[in-house]
Amino acid sequence: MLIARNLSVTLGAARVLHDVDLDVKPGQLLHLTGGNGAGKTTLLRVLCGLIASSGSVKVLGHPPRTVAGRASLAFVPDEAELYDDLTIAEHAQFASLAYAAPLEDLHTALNAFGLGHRLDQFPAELSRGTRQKVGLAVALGLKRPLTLLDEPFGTLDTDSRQVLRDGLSALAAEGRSAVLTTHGGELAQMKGVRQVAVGALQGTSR
Ligand SMILES: Nc1ncnc2c1ncn2[C@@H]1O[C@H](COP(=O)(O)OP(=O)(O)OP(=O)(O)O)[C@@H](O)[C@H]1O
Repeated sequence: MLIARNLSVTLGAARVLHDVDLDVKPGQLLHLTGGNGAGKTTLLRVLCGLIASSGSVKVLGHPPRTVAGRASLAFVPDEAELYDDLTIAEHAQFASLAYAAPLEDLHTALNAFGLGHRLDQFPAELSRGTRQKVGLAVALGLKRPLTLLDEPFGTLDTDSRQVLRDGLSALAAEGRSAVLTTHGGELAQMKGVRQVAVGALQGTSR
């Protein structure tokens, strides 16, 4: 599903990633761990093509900065990026059109997060956690082969955390994969989660 080789990134004066290799198989949920500043966010952003890196990343054989690569993945940062002038319903419509994904799947994901009665609201009218749920619902509803989530549990209440775990399990059961970060134990009880420390992926540590 995902094959990354020899990824190295320097940001400012900091060598953040050094010779990182990573493989994610179809149906695998990968929990990326590491302390503050370990490089988790940087690695996710390299995997989805937002940060340039040496080495190579292939999602289903495609580099992430290609049309085919972009079509194969979804990424939600730790604060979901929503469009100020689109309602929740319009976010679903836009994502459905942009990714040729069934609108019904997006609404199913929004309903799972309890957002079905808020479809006419704009991001500015939503709490931080609710905005995050919109971003996560859209990403899960798109059902891309690979879903990348940075600290997705951070602002979620208890029920929503379970909705997210259920959504991830459903993706994995259909052979899709996810890579996500969290500092908490939200994934501890989940079956089939592979845990990897960013530090253990670095060239000198392998
Ligand atoms: N734009 C930047 N310029 C310089 N250094 C940066 C930049 N962005 C990140 N860094 C540095 O890269 C390192 C890794 O940051 P990153 O955000 O990937 O860590 P993280 O593991 O996600 O941390 P956290 O758990 O705190 O979110 C840190 O030392 C950080 O200071």
